Amino acid sequence: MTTYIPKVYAFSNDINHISKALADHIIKQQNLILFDSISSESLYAMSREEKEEYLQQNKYVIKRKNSLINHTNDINSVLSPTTNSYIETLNKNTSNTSNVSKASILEQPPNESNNTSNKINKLKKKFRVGISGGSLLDILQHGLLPRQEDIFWSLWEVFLIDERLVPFQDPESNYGKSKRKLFSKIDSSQYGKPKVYHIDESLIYEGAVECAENYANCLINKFASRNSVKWPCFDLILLGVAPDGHIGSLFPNRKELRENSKWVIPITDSPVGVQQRVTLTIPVICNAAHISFVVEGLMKQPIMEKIMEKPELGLPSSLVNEGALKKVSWFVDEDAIKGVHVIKRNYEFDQKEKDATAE
Ligand SMILES: O=C1O[C@H](COP(=O)(O)O)[C@@H](O)[C@H](O)[C@H]1O
Repeated sequence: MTTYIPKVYAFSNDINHISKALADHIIKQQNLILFDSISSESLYAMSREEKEEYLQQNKYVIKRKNSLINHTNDINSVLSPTTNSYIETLNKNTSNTSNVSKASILEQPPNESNNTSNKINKLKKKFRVGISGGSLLDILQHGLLPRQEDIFWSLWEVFLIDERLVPFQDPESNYGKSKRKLFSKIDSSQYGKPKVYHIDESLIYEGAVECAENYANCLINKFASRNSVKWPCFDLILLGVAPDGHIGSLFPNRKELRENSKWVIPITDSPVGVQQRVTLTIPVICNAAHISFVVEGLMKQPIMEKIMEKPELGLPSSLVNEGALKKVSWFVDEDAIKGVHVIKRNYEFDQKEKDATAE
């Protein structure tokens, strides 16, 4: 057992506060992936149109790079004239532009074809997020919908972390709720549409084993079609914690917590609610680049006390705290951590949000 203390951001009990911070955190992670060669200062100075132009030019480079492989290593001949002028303009207009270079857009001369598919894959940027169901979806609705100007939905691939085997229109369905609360409310004509992956509804009467196998194949297609990888790597995973301590559909003190080869597993005898479920496993969660737990309400205080003060109990979220260490952060409200011995941090907003709050 490690002695690493999890990062806990605490907020007042007003849902708007935790939602706003979580949305800011998600957008920061999105920007790290989509605009990895642009400093946050430069990004802050760019309009949405300029960001879209940058993203489109990245795509253009992918196509050209693909077709020019083994023919040339002249970066200028691979970049479009508009890409060149765009970077020049950016270099003139922003103070910290050393990060935005042709080399960072085209990462390697194309004739260095060792592991080429890897590089192409890397340039095809998508922001891959795993979300659980439950109360998290209310927070996402509150936080993300007002921030759509900063979100590039069409580059998001969202995967449900777990699902209960009920039709999607059933109030118990996690995908159904995510659609009602969030995805159907996106202004897609202006901001694009995410691709959302979930279990195959037509298989729910076949049972959890079939659904899990099918969903695992869906993940393998997305994460491992070009290279074989042991575990998928999400850019961000967002999880709620139930009062009994379950995360996704991984319940405390059960053998499923020790699963160490499968990406997706069936649950056929859930101790609460819908019995048949499908869930991602602990190693998949721990392999994400960032994992954030979101917990609010007095009802969750007893479980938060156990998670934070008794990691030796091996609750599912404690296994993630331990397995993913610094990659984990907690977004909690005051009620959920009332009297819990934990170091509370203030969340540091991105510049844009800071300015908006100051106005
Ligand atoms: O059963 C489930 O519960 C957890 C926790 O839900 P919450 O409403 O207490 O936050 C949820 O994260 C999971 O996706 C769901 O299937």
